Amino acid sequence: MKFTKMHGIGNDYVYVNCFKEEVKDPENLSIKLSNRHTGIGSDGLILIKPSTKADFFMDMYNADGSRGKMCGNGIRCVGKYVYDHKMTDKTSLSIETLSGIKYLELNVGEDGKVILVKVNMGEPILKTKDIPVVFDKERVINEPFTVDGINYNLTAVSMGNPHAIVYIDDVDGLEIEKTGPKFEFDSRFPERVNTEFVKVLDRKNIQMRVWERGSGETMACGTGACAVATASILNGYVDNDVTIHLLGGDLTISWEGEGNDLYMKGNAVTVFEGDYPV
Ligand SMILES: N[C@H](CCC[C@H](N)C(=O)O)C(=O)O
Repeated sequence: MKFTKMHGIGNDYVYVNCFKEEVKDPENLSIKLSNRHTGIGSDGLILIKPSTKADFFMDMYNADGSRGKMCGNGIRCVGKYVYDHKMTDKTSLSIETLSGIKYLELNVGEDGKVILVKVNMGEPILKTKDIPVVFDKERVINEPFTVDGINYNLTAVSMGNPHAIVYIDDVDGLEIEKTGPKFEFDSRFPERVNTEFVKVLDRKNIQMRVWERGSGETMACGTGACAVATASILNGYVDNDVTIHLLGGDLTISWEGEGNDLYMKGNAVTVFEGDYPV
């Protein structure tokens, strides 16, 4: 099976062009090829498929084989893949996901290949029932929330996938391997959750690390960065245009507040192509 290894600020996936390849058991394939010792090594698997509703369909799986409904870093790489492989000549694209259709603007470099992608991520989702999170209010904005005996202030946001955002003083020193799973498997998140640990640096800059549902700590999470920007703007900590600093690099997010779509801009990188024995 031919594949392409790509990443968005270090959030790396194996991409398979399902216009040419047939993938029968994506859940188990994602587990196998994500393994960084016995497989290709990645945060998961992304299948590029035909769509009847949009230009293409992005079908995404985490490293544990669970199916993700949206992937911000991944969708930017899908845009790069289809343009660079001449599957389209459009620089404005629509991509169907399990969380609806997203719209991309591709920036093409001097070599004729995509280097940056801007994504309309749609409007952030805030209702507890839609995230989902079990909480006795309609929204979770800066609410007290105790996990593993530690008191946090939680903001919960969905970008088509669930995010728990907590603000802490020492992001670098966080033992995320210990704390991340406590959030991910907390029963108040019936579909599990991606968790962002955040420090606001100033009104235009935020530092974050992420423990991803189904993949553990990743170098970056696009939907997570969008959720963090949403939470920070809602809480009045930052302005409407903000740079999110993640382990793998930066993303720029713009959101004019409720009733508006949120925009994310960042890179998309092709690492190598190969053939995987299936
Ligand atoms: N782990 C996420 C999917 C990948 C999201 C992340 N890699 C991104 O760039 O948005 C979930 O299960 O909802």
